[in-house]
Amino acid sequence: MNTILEISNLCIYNKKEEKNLLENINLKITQGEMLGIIGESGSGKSILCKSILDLNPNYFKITGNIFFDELDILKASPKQIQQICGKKISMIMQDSVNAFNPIEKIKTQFIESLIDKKDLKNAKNDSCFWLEKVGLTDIEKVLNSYPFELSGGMLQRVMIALAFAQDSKIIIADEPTSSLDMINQKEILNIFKNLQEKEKKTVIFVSHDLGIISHLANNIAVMKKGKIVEYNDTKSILLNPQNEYSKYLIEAHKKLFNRFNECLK
Ligand SMILES: Nc1ncnc2c1ncn2[C@@H]1O[C@H](COP(=O)(O)OP(=O)(O)OP(=O)(O)O)[C@@H](O)[C@H]1O
Repeated sequence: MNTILEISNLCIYNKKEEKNLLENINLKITQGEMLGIIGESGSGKSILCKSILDLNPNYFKITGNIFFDELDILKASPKQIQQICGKKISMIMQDSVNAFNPIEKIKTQFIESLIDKKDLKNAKNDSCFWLEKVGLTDIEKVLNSYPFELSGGMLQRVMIALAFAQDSKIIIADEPTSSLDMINQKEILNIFKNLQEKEKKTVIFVSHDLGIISHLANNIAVMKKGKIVEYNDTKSILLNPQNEYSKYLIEAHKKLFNRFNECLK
């Protein structure tokens, strides 16, 4: 299997607070893999994802290597990063509200980020296709809205649709469904599952929810306090966890699930 992204010895140090945020992260992601990243709040999942597109603040000292298509992202120029961002690697952020330009209509932002790859007609068609696919209705109205005219859940779905429409080599999804209701969450998780199984899309999927991660991921990295404490294929982690924190996560999930089943009896 081809390695598409390789992270080695990645460390992040916050110079302002003189604090290590990530320590010695090593990950190898192959073409068509869905990597699930799980871990407690503040364990470093988001800054790890952001470092792949060099989106962290400049008061972070970042060392190590992140290789994508033979380019070391940590040594790349802003222009090289710009050529990758949204074109070869798409990112769905946790906080979609801040990811959109507040003074541009959704339509403009969609078309602008697709037009490098597709002609105008295809860009428009793809926008409509994916906006519908993520469960939005009245697509014309959505496209003609400014970000502040849409709810948080709608904006999140717009961002997910944009990442799918960009048709990039890797999608990084940082808790993409956390602001969505159950029905929309399920629809979107099904799209991720289909993209991975049928189109062999490479995805890095971050979630707090072990149920979601185990449903989607081929491999799982468990994070705690800025470190990867366990990294293995999904089956091995679920059936034979080695790390105490992984064991705790699995037990906690089982308890919740048992309680849910009890209630249904
Ligand atoms: N811009 C920033 N400036 C300073 N510290 C930051 C910044 N972003 C994140 N951190 C710190 O880095 C650590 C990891 O944060 P991160 O957001 O990656 O955690 P996370 O695992 O994604 O948490 P959550 O699940 O709650 O989203 C935390 O201690 C956080 O306070």
